[in-house]
Amino acid sequence: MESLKRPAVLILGAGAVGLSLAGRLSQVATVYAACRPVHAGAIRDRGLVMEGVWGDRTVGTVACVSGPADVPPAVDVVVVTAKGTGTRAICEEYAGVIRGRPTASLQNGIGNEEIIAEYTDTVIGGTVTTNFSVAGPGHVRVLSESAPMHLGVWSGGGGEALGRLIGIIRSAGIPVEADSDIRSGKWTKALLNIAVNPICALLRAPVGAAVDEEIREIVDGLVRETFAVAGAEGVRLPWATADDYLDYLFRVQVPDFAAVYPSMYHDLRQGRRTEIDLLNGYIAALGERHGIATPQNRCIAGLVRYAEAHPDAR
Ligand SMILES: NC(=O)C1=CN([C@@H]2O[C@H](COP(=O)(O)OP(=O)(O)OC[C@H]3O[C@@H](n4cnc5c(N)ncnc54)[C@H](O)[C@@H]3O)[C@@H](O)[C@H]2O)C=CC1
Ligand SMILES: CC(C)(CO)C(=O)C(=O)O
Repeated sequence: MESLKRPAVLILGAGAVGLSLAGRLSQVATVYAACRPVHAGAIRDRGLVMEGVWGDRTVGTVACVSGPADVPPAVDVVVVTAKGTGTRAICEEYAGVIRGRPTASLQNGIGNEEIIAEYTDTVIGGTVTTNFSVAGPGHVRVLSESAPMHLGVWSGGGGEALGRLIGIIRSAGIPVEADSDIRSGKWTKALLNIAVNPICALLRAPVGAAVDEEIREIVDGLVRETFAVAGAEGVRLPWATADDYLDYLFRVQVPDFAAVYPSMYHDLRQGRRTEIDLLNGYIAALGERHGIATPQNRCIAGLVRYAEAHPDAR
């Protein structure tokens, strides 16, 4: 007989993505969210406020946790939604909770799953191609969605855990697909972030800025270099050539996100370290290892690092 127990999900690093996910999943699961005190206080006082394409509602059932001691043993699955710059720290903090539990990443960039795999046997890789932002304490906005979430087994015999997690997410009404090659899936999603995140962060512009003729030329270069490096790494992307992806980027993704600001924009504005080293910086470093020139990615990564370090440049 099927268990009627309500699944329990722990979200680690709940900000724009994690709180939005917590709000939706709490319709079908018991949700614990490890978030900062400013969010936890507001959520305890008046619930989590959500607006946008995932629905306008105030959710009173998200339980905020401030450390591993607050997490009950009933948790079935962990989802990491901290920025990639904080993956190791949050895994260290919650190591006792993660150990032995299936743990998924919905983060951008390359390298997070590898870190999580140091803490548990069963890792689920994931991508989310939706725009989320924090509007205030315990208040999130979900502004546009371009593709279903992708989830796939990264390591360990996670087939059953993957099926359960997909079931929870789908029953909450979030579009989600199983991905049989999630390593390529992460690169596929990273293409979009490599193409638009640093440009929008540096220019303080929404994603639609990419259609400007001069900006488009830079985007072209970033994507072509990434394709060359992906080829050398043996990553199979869903597009045969950089031109095929650029066509999809400008026909589908840029229009879908034209009016919104990517996550790196918010990081720079708020003086936080960005995920540049998991995106363009990663491509530049890998390019060097393979003897592939990546001047555009190197250049944009350098500009972002400069802006991170100089408040007057952001
Ligand atoms: N914002 C977006 O539209 C999208 C973001 N992503 C990716 O999802 C990930 C999360 O992005 P966002 O939600 O935008 O970032 P965010 O910065 O809004 O949220 C992360 C939250 O985790 C918190 N956090 C980090 N370490 C913590 C700890 N030890 N304890 C408690 N809280 C902790 C941070 O303070 C922050 O509030 C990133 O990898 C991002 O690139 C992916 C798709 C879309
Ligand atoms: C898809 C996009 C651009 C949505 O905001 C994103 O992944 C990000 O902001 O990092």
